[in-house]
Formats: sequence, C-alpha cells, structure tokens
Amino acid sequence: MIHTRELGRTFKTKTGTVEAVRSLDLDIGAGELVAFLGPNGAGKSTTLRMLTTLLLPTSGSAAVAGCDVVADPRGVRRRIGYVGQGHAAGTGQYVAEELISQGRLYGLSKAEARSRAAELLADLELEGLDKREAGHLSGGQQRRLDIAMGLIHRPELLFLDEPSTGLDPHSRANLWAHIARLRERFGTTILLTTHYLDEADGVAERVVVIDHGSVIADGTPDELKGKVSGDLVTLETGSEEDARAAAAAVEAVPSAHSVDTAAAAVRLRVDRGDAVLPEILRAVDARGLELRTVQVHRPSLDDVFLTLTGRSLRESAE
Ligand SMILES: Nc1ncnc2c1ncn2[C@@H]1O[C@H](COP(=O)(O)OP(=O)(O)OP(=O)(O)O)[C@@H](O)[C@H]1O
Repeated sequence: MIHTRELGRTFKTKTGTVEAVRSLDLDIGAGELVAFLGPNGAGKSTTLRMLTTLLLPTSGSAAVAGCDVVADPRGVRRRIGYVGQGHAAGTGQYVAEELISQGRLYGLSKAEARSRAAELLADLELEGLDKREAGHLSGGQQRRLDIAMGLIHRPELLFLDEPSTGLDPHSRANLWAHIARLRERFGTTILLTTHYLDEADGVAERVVVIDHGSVIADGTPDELKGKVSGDLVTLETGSEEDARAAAAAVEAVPSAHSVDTAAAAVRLRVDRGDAVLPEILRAVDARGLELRTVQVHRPSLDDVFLTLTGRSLRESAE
C-alpha cells in the first residue's frame, strides 16, 4: 500500500540545507495499522506530506495505493484520506452538511454522499449531532468528525497526523476505540503519527521509529521492546543479608544477567521475565529464602527509544 525507496526531502534555509527526510525505505502492506513515532523535527510530518502529495520529494520515489506520488498525485488523492493536525471541519455548516459537501467534493452523488454520511455518523457515534454546527462540537466529537471527513470517499488508506493531541484521556481512549472498530469493519490501512507512546503501544501492530529523517527501528511493539536489554525483575526479600543470598542464587540461573542488590531488594535482567520467573523463584526457594514481593517490568517504547538514541522520546516530544 505504501512503498518508498530512498525517499528524501531537503529544505534550503538561510543558514543552510536541512535534510528533513533521508533515504527512507518503507513498505506498508494492505490492512496494516502502523504508528510512526519520533521526536520533534524527526521528519514525520514531512514524510506524511510527501506521501499525501502535499509536498514534492527532492530525491527517491514513493508509491501510495498503487500510484506514484509525483507522476499521479490525483490518483493518490482519490485513494487516500488525510486527517491533519488542524481541524478539517468547522466552517459554520451543520455536521451532516459538512460531511455531505465533503463527499460531493470527492465526486459522490447526492444520494451516495447522504447515505455514506449517515453511515459514518452512526459508526463514529455522532448521529444525534447531525444538526449541530460543526464548530460547536466538543474536542473529541470534532476529532471524530474530522476522521469521518477523511473516510467519506471510502479510502483504502487513511493518514492520521497526531489524531489524539489536545484531547482529554477519556476522549483519547474513545477515539482509539473508534479507529480500531472502523478498521475492523472496512479493513482500511492506517498510518498515524502520535507523541503518546502508550497509545502507539496499545493500538498499533507495527511501530516505525524515525529520527533525523531515517528509520531507526521497525517492528511490533513487543519486538522493539525485545531489543532493550530485557525485562527488569525485582525481588524484595526481608533483609539485606537475604537479598545477598538471593542474588547469589539468582546468579546461577543461566539467562539472568546484570544481577545486583539495593537494600533488601535484588534486581536482575532476563530476556523474557514471564518465562524465566518460575526458574528464578525455584532457585531462591531452594535456599530457603522468602520473598515479600516480585515485580517484572517490561521495557516501554520509551526505553526502546532511549536505548536506540540515548534520548528519551517522552522528553523530546513536548
Ligand atoms: N518548510 C520548511 N523549511 C525548512 N525546514 C523545514 C521545513 N519543514 C520542515 N523543516 C525541517 O525539517 C525537519 C523535519 O521536520 P518535520 O516537521 O517533518 O518533523 P516532525 O517529525 O513532523 O516533527 P513534529 O513532531 O514537531 O511535528 C525539521 O528540522 C524541520 O525544522
């Protein structure tokens, strides 16, 4: 659905040339839901703008929904939906009218636009609001209307740029539930950007991390987390002496590494905490030691970013 080869974009500025996107190779198949992550200035928006034909590449090539972005931008536009960071809707029209006009703009007949608008209003739980002015909706409702606008012409591929920014946690969760449901119903391929790592982790099957204009990691959230030096296991014993004895017992478990103690606790890393935990507990138990608590901390996507770049995505994001 998306294939880029050595895609690049430079900008000439007064102080020199900025390489916003460099040699980007990206392949996204039909039906995938991919989160595009990276700190400010990483090149996410520039990539999205090239893929949606809003900006011409300065090098390389990109095919989107089977059409070349340079040779056939109209073909690309007909097949994609794009929901940008600003509100697409809100020109003083009623919600339903706004959707119908958008459908007409994409060449749907009046009847088609009406029935598609009704379908989307129901899908996005906006049906009671069809006679409300689009500008008078709440932030979450407005965002759902933006998404409906992006889907009016049944695109095969939907681009969502920071869809949940500015929404409260409840509206964010609600929006993601809607996106997931739409995708299930229509099989739409979705490429989204977000600053919220926990959301990318929960929603996307695949995460592409970009930094300085290039892809630095690509995989399922679990695969990416597997690149970090493993899960952190913390065992709390009753005393410092017990902690030292437990640490000695744990050292003997082949897959445990980076074992150390802090007061009455033992900390260690293992590749798969859930799989190795029984063995660790047996080793401690064999020494007659009692544990008060056991915790397994799976690395977060932010730990992945920190490991890959030495910077926290969370810190550089806002
Ligand atoms: N029109 C432009 N002129 C000059 N430089 C630009 C222009 N657009 C983007 N850039 C630069 O290109 C780089 C990539 O910007 P881009 O907006 O793609 O990043 P981003 O990952 O989307 O960031 P954000 O998370 O802040 O939206 C940045 O260094 C930015 O300053």
